Amino acid sequence: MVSIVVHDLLAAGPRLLSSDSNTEEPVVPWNIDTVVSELREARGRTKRVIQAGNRRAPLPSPEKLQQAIQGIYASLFPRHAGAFDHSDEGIAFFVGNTLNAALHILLDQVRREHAFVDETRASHESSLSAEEIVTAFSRELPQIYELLESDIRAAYEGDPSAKSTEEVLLSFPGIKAIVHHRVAHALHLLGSPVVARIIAELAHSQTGIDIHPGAKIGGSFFIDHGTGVVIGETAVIGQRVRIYQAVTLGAKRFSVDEGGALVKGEPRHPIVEDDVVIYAGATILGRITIGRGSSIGGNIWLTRSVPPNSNVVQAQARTETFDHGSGI
Ligand SMILES: CC(=O)OC[C@H](N)C(=O)O
Repeated sequence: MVSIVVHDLLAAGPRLLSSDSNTEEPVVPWNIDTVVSELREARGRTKRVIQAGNRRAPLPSPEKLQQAIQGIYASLFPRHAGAFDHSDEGIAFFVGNTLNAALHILLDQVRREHAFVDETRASHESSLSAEEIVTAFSRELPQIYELLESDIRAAYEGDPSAKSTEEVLLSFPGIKAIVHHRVAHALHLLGSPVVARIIAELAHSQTGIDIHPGAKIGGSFFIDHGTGVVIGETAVIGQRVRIYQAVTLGAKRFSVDEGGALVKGEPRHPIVEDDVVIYAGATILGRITIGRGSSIGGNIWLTRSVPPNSNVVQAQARTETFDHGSGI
């Protein structure tokens, strides 16, 4: 291993140095052996649930799950995903091939999750095998498709800027987020919560919309714009709910057990009943209920339940002078 002093490295600029111009072997300025051994020591110093050396099975892969979700999307919406033969046979052929490939990837990822859970000796949330989970998931696809069709209609009917349902499906971030969510939620319930969480995070990173796979969301759901939306694990959302960017359906406090450890999975996020609209930036916290038909205004901070048909609005803004910074 060649070691190079820092001033040599700086003098070289962005080029990698070669200590011997006759040799073809690429020379790197860092000392990889040192970094590898220091990283190993750092891993040894940290307290981990899994001891180094115990882990054998490969972990679930976000890249593979991205491929799986693309295949699932293509199977649900073949025309939008590039199927070129639109005859019944052509679509069936496209869907069969695409879905089969996607389900195989998914199966491998669910197996990886189960192997990883077994290694950590945590209890499985589900008694189903990976094969049973993916098979059951495949049978839920028609129902997921119908829910997504209702979401696409809700976006088209709820947004004057939407000129067609094709535009909605191909370009709206709220639709991308709910496609991922409905797939992730099914896998979460069937017993693959880590795979589900990775799928949710793929949508989060692509859209800025963070929906935990545990959240229960009814049909005709529309998130407009979406950036900064957060929907927590135990949130329950009814039918025909519309929300705007930067809305949070979050927890207010975390319970702890006698040992001071956080209690996991406790209901702690809001219940939003049917036909509610929540405008941009509203923060709704705790296991409270927003009654059906309510409107929650922008930037509201809400930690108490409101009855059906409430209109919750912010205190009125006042005018101020901005001379010499006053009022800021
Ligand atoms: C959305 C939210 O409340 O996040 C806080 C924490 N992650 C939880 O699940 O409670």
